[in-house]
Parts: sequence; C-alpha cells; structure tokens
Amino acid sequence: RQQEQEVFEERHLRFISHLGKGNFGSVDLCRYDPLGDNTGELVAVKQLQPNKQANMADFQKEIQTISSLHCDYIVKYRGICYSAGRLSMRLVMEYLPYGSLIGYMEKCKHTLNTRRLLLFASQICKGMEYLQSLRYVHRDLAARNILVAGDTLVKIADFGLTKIVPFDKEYYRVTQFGESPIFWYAPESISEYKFSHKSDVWSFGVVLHELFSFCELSRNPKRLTLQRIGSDIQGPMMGAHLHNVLKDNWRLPVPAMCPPKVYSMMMQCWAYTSEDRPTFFHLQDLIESSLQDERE
Ligand SMILES: CC(C)(Nc1nc(-c2c[nH]c3ncc(Cl)cc23)ncc1F)C(=O)NCC(F)(F)F
Repeated sequence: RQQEQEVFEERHLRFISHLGKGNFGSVDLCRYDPLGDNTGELVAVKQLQPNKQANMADFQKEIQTISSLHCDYIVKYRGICYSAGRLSMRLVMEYLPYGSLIGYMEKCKHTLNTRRLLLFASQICKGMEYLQSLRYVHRDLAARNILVAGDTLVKIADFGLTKIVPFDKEYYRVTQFGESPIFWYAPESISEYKFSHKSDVWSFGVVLHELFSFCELSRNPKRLTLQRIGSDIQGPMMGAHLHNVLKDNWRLPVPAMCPPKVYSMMMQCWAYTSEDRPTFFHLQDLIESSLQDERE
C-alpha cells in the first residue's frame, strides 16, 4: 500500500468521474497513478467551484480541519495536490467505494436490521465524540454527509461548515446562513445562529431518524417538516415557522418499525433547551443498551 503522503503531483492524478457537489466544492473520483500502469490507488479529490475562489480561505480551513482528524469513523485525509503555478489547490481524501449513506440505504434497505442501524449510529456517535474532544462543531451532520466504507463501517465526511468552538464560549455564532439545512438545525441555531456540541446532538437525532427511515425520500426530514409547516412557506419565513412549531413541541414523527427506545433517544436529542440534551458520550450508552435489547 502506498505510504500516507501529503503532496500529490497533478500530472499523476487521473480523472475518472464526478462524485458530487458538497459545500461550495465539487469532488471527483481519481486514480493517483505515478507508475502509469493503472496500479495506483483511487482517491476522492475536492476542489473549489471555479467561480467561488472567494472561499479559498474557507477551503484552506476545511483542509486544515480534515488533516487534523485521525479517527476510524471520519473520512481520511490523504494530502494536497497543488495545481499549475500553485494558483489553486485540491484536497485529496480516501475514496470509499460504497458511497454515500443515502445511496447505500436505498440499495440495501431490505438487508439492514435494527442491529446494523444501531451499529452505524454508534459509529457516527463515536466520530462525533472524537470531533467534540477537539472542540470541533460539525454544523452539517446529516445522512447526506455520511459515507459507507463497508457493510459494517460508516464515516463522517464533508467538513466544509465545521468550526472550532472558542475556548471562552460554549457555542460558535455564525453571521449568516448559506443554503442552510435548517431541517437538521436545533432551535437556537435557527433563531440565534448559535452552534455548539449540543446543536450537533440535535442533528444527530435527525440522522437517527433518517437511519430508521432508511433515508427514504418520502419520509425525509425536509419533506415531513414542510408537511407540518406548509410547503407554501418559503425563504427566511421557513425558519421562523419551523422555530415556532419546535417551540410548540412538534417533532419529527416516529419512523415505522422504529423501536420505542430508539425514538426516545431521538426525542432526548430534540430537547428544546440545549442543556437538556444528552452528550455524545451518554448517547453511546443509550445505543449500547438498545443493542443489548436487540441481542435478547
Ligand atoms: C460532494 C460529495 C462528493 N458527494 C458524494 N460523494 C460520494 C462519495 C463516494 N465515495 C466517496 N469517498 C470519499 C468522498 Cl469525500 C466522497 C465519496 N458519493 C456520492 C456523493 F454525492 C461528498 O463529498 N459528499 C459528502 C460526503 F458524502 F462525502 F459526506
């Protein structure tokens, strides 16, 4: 296996296909093939959208973030590829052949039992515990940002919105939203733009809902929420309506076939007051105890 390395030479990086578009970047599947004999390894290469050079500073922060993460449940950083004249750079990551969790769930939903869903949940929880230990807040935890490394391993990816919580505060406040995934946002994130480990826990509850809904489009958080607040609500008003129904204690409905203990876990993640939500550490115990129930 090729050694871990930081710098990839552009002339050996061969484009294979487009994987998708993440937060302000696009990711391609490439083969890094210095010997030119197709024995090189497959990698996922992320670059800024051409017209979004303005985000170079954010992109460099994303690279700084992902290169500092070493965890089995987080997509691995492989290195950097400087383009001609060092004008732009590309982020090289490991390529996970099973693809995004959403695609995997659609294909394999009939082979997945509660135990496997709980195994994925515990791996995401461990990845988030690790992120929190470094004071990182992911801010975009959602099934679309989880990758599948194999039938029994998932990893957190896409650190484009990740921020470090300042040492003197318990939360990070953003100035404005991009195209924000407000359906995964905690109430305080919607109303006060505050992001913390506790708002990541709220999003983890939404990921649990996605897992136990097998990421079905008909039951995805956005669609279920719009059914509640009315799909004629658009733009900034959507956030205000969503915040109101959450304040009135509306929550995503229990997914079909979801064990009561798992729905109760989601509801704990969705406590309106952030301090009342469990830590990722405590969630790990709750998941373990649900796994025990499945063993009996
Ligand atoms: C924007 C991008 C490319 N989208 C996709 N990646 C991969 C995909 C498949 N295998 C991969 N291996 C590594 C990486 Cl970084 C992506 C993939 N497969 C499908 C995608 F839509 C992505 O980054 N999504 C966020 C992630 F899922 F990664 F959290």
